[in-house]
Amino acid sequence: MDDGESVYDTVSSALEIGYRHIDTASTYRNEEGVGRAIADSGIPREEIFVTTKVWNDEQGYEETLAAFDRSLKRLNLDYVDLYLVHWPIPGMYKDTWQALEKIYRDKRARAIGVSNFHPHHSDDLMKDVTIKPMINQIELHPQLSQVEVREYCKEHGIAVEAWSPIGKATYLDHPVLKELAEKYNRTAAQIMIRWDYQNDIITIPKSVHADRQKENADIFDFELSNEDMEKIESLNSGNRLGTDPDTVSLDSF
Ligand SMILES: NC(=O)C1=CN([C@@H]2O[C@H](COP(=O)(O)OP(=O)(O)OC[C@H]3O[C@@H](n4cnc5c(N)ncnc54)[C@H](OP(=O)(O)O)[C@@H]3O)[C@@H](O)[C@H]2O)C=CC1
Ligand SMILES: O=C(O)C(=O)[C@@H](O)[C@H](O)C(=O)CO
Repeated sequence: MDDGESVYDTVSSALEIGYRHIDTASTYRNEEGVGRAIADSGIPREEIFVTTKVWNDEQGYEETLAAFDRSLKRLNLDYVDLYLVHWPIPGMYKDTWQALEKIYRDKRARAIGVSNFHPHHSDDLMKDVTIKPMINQIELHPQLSQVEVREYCKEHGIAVEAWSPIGKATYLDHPVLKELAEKYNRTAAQIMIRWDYQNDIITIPKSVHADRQKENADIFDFELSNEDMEKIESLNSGNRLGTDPDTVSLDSF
């Protein structure tokens, strides 16, 4: 979603509904609108959790420090809550990480992490770090349940965050999700988001519609049984909707 009124209105409505975590990125070109919506919301800064990310062509030590300054300026903030390396660009993510460590030590990011890192990327990165990644934001939804990355992160004390948590709404009519939606008197989107919540996965569903924003946040008053959690887990088919991190290079996207 580009900058301008659409992102301003979307973030304003989410904040009004009760959302307190906003996920943006330098490459989304909407940090200014996000910042304006936060400023105009009247909500104390410390109650809102803002994530942004360094884009691929901004990676490298000095480049990342400069990119972070630009992001903060666009957001009109003096710190972010979480700063992420957006993709593991070969040959660059280690220098990038050194910049994130500095930003963290300078208290300009309250937490630092990675995105789209397979376990082998994290292993490689962690050979040379002082501060290890606190979070890994990955594509994760019932058809791409990312068992291996989740196990790796658990073992290393890294929180897991799901992007495209409702599979970009491409399989809301899946029979198993429909059956569970009927059983719990919820929607398929709510079933998927609740599945994340019960798995301790941080989740960031996106909608530009206030009614869907409300729907997606309304998942705290029901509980999926263990059997149904497993039923959802069994939908894993490796259906990747985005790019495989192993194929990404500086020229991707
Ligand atoms: N780190 C990374 O590399 C990536 C991070 N992300 C982050 O993850 C966020 C979410 O991922 P995204 O790819 O948008 O996918 P989502 O799984 O959140 O799906 C978003 C899509 O679902 C629709 N939708 C949302 N809620 C409902 C609902 N209740 N019923 C029906 N349709 C619904 C939205 O349409 P509408 O808006 O019209 O309601 C939109 O088309 C992004 O906004 C971004 O911040 C995303 C991709 C990569
Ligand atoms: O949305 C993201 O966070 C991504 O990393 C990609 O979807 C990326 O922005 C892209 O596909 C650009 O064309």
